[in-house]
Amino acid sequence: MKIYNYTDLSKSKIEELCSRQIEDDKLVESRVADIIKSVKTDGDKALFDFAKTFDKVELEKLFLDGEELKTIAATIPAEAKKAIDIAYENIKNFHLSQLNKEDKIETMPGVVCWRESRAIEKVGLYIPGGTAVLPSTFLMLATPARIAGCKEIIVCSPPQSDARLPDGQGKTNCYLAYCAVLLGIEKVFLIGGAQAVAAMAFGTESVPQVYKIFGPGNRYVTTAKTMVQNKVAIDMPAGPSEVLVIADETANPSFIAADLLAQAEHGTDSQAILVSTSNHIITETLKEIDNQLAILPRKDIAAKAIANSYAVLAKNLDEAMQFSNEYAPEHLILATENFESLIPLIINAGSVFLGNLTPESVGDYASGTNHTLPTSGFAKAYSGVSTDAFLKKITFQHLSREGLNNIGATVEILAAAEGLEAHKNAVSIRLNFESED
Ligand SMILES: NC(=O)c1ccc[n+]([C@@H]2O[C@H](COP(=O)([O-])OP(=O)(O)OC[C@H]3O[C@@H](n4cnc5c(N)ncnc54)[C@H](O)[C@@H]3O)[C@@H](O)[C@H]2O)c1
Ligand SMILES: N[C@H](CO)Cc1c[nH]c[nH+]1
Ligand SMILES: [Zn+2]
Repeated sequence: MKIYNYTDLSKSKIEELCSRQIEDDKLVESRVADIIKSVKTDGDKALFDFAKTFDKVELEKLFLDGEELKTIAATIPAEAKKAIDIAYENIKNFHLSQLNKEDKIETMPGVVCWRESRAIEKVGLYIPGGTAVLPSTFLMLATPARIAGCKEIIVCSPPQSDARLPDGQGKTNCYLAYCAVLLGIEKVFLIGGAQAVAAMAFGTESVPQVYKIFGPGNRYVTTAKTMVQNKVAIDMPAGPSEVLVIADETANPSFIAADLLAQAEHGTDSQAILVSTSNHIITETLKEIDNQLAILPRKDIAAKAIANSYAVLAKNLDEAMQFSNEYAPEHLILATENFESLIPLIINAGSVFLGNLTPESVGDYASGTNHTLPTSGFAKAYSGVSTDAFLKKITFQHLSREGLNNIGATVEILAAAEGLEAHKNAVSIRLNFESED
């Protein structure tokens, strides 16, 4: 892992470090464009073919139905079932707390405005399943979708080869199947990658077209989501995982190393960044990373991600926060004694973990916050998934005669200023109308 001195970093070098430029996006973009085109042209046939090409799975059918999901879910170990139930309760309670009734506002006497929420009727949820199947993402997406009241919830997740599944599980794992049963999802499409995004964006013979696609994924998934935005809404670019740890001299190097490795093990293109005011903490953390890496089952993946990552030595916590805000991490961990004082300085981050006892893993699975979060710097403009993301806010206004008399001239003048006479007339005609009553 390279170590940089913040004071030595030029503006362009900081921009380069924050760009996360790891692999050639052009190659991914051209491949994804071809995949989208094939799905649009060949529909289901393309989905069967891509399952074979990319997932090495020969599918008889593109989905698992409710009965099949129940059968697979029944094989879940009791302890895992209980853990999913607990995580679900926390996620549900936190996302329920986001629902808020809004009051009507009388902007001027006789002019009343308000907003009402309506659920997006058809949503598509993508559950990653390449290097790891993520049933936790199922909870993160389907729970707010249910709370919002979405009528049609389409779920896609890559088919799993039998090699990856204990006996008797067909094409997905019991944890994901149990989440489907828990959330009342009666069909899971066994489709992954860019092709899943294309299928939900354009529809195929089997996959219904949706109005908004949610969910994290690798570069193929995220590039595809970005590419179909002229056809369907998306939640945000939620690509390869990132964590940035800000550590002062009170931090524990073994905790920091564990947090960096937790995100590094997601994929070779994960980012695990350490920004510290203490050179000693950086040195000790790097030693700890080596110790912990050695015993990780996914050490090859994590090692590559660590090699693509870096540490920054900052003169003080202000410099550390400046770098973090420029990087705009998906996950920000404040491993500092006085983290409260840093909270107001946070401008750009997806989700924040405070203090030495709050590992990022708790947000990944069960604290209640949503782990579908903006990456690649998009935390500068996007929030993570929330219940609101599944709702549309429709605005309403009503004028009484008093309201029309109060606001009419203002609107006539503005319409005239824009040379839009018909706009002006729509008000004048009402102002001049003498009703019989
Ligand atoms: N930002 C977030 O909120 C968030 C949350 C969870 C996970 N993640 C990230 O999601 C990603 C999950 O990635 P994953 O790969 O494990 O699963 P994935 O489901 O995102 O992607 C797997 C699919 O990619 C396709 N694919 C694989 N290689 C391909 C190739 N060469 N060309 C075309 N398509 C190909 C296959 O169809 C496969 O089914 C990780 O990077 C993880 O860090 C992000
Ligand atoms: N850290 C991931 C988001 O980048 C979420 C996750 C799911 N399972 C484990 N981790
Ligand atoms: Zn994670």
